Amino acid sequence: MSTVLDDINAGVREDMEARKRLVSLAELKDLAQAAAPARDAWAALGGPSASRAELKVIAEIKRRSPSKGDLAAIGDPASLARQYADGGASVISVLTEQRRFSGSLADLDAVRAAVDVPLLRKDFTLDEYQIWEARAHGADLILLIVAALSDAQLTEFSALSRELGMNVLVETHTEEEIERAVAAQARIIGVNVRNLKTLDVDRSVFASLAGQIPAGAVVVAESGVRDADDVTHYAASGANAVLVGEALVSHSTPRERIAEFKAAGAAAIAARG
Ligand SMILES: O=C(O)c1ccccc1NCC(=O)[C@H](O)[C@H](O)COP(=O)(O)O
Repeated sequence: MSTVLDDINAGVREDMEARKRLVSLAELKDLAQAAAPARDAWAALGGPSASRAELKVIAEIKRRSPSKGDLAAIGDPASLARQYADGGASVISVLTEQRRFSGSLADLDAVRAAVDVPLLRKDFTLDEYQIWEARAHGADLILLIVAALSDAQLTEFSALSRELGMNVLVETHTEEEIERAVAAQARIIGVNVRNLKTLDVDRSVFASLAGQIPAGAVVVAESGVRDADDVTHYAASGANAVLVGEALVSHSTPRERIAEFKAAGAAAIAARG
């Protein structure tokens, strides 16, 4: 029986094949090579250990989702991105998947033109074409979901991203997936607490898995942040960063919300010593 992830990936492949007919890989490579150099998302997320006293926020631009349906209309993603940057987001995540999340590469272009912070192209990466595409459209970081990829793809896609100057957020859900991420030499590792089979969010999963991630990696808690208490929970359990979508796009003052999350996270990190 196919899973939600299988269904999403099938649509992603179809849409990508359509884009390939419009822009060849050779053309994309030229565009990527002409793009301004990638920003250092690893440093922005506190990669060097000296800057880990802060809780970093990856603020997501997300219109809809398979689990919740419509979240926010977001007519002007550039304006939302500026609010995120003003609030102190370290990275802005732009969901570019069209069918389930109503995102697009045009969103990525608009956000790139509006802010200077590193950008995550948040999509279901299945093919090197998407990595060249991410770079050509100004992304600095891409997402690789361990559950969707073979070990060979994880290694190959990570290497290509590095060659293009980008970093990789490697997303995991289980201890076995963390082992695979580590074997692929991931240094920014996310634990997504949204189960990709049921779409249920279980925040306790983060605390049970974060300790398996080796020291030195940036640990990102993904999904399920509703308020500052959730940020405190993730930071107290070992998160260096949180990736937040719904709680920001559905809030009237996302800038203040990010500042509040950062303060809660810094306090929890200080308390954990
Ligand atoms: O959000 C979903 O429903 C979803 C379903 C299937 C695959 C991925 C999905 N979301 C992608 C994400 O990882 C989240 O957008 C991200 O972690 C932010 O989550 P949240 O703060 O809970 O909106």
